[in-house]
Amino acid sequence: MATQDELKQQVAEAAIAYVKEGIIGVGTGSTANYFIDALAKVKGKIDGAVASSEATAQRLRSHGIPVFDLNSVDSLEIYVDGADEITEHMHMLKGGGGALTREKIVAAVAKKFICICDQTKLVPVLGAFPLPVEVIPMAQSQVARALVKLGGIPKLRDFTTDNGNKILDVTGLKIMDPVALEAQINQLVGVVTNGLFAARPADVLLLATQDGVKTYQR
Ligand SMILES: O=C(CO)[C@H](O)[C@H](O)COP(=O)(O)O
Repeated sequence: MATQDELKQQVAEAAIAYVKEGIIGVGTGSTANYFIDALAKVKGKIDGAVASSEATAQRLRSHGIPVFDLNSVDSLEIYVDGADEITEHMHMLKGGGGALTREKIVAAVAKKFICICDQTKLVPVLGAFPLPVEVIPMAQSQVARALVKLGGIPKLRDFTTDNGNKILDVTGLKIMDPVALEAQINQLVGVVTNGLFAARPADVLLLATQDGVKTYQR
């Protein structure tokens, strides 16, 4: 039986089939790291990558893959990233690694979001994993109070994002309508973004299972 890490590696390698040419968007986390390592083997096919975090940029550079500033790029054919949870509707909950804002920005520019996950990430309803909310530091208490009013239990993460902000990890939310909740939380003054990726769901899910990598299309 494959371990979770082996499944992450298998699905990351399967995503290489979607890498054609040009510049691609690359996510953050352990599954994305396996993807970067696999990408290194075919780096001659692409011009380079846009990174969703400093950690990802560093790993790409360590493999000799050029890293581009998103502002110098009009569009990306694909964005490849993991998720903390994903549903069959391709709605995702992300940000366990704290890179949610840059991930959402890079994903927004990509024509195709390819989500790479092991089988533990596919869930019927989002929300067992705490929802990360990136906040401007001076607003962290007022945003926390507003999240309590929405039924959540926010906990300040001991972490500073690449953007110099803080993260509130929120449990207890009933995520019945991920698109509506994503917008509602983003409306709170002081919120930079939240880890619901529902307004812009994944286009392809590659899911590593004990029976091989399964492909789901939206
Ligand atoms: O959103 C993320 C980082 O901000 C990651 O995609 C998510 O946390 C999944 O991580 P991993 O691949 O390590 O399980």
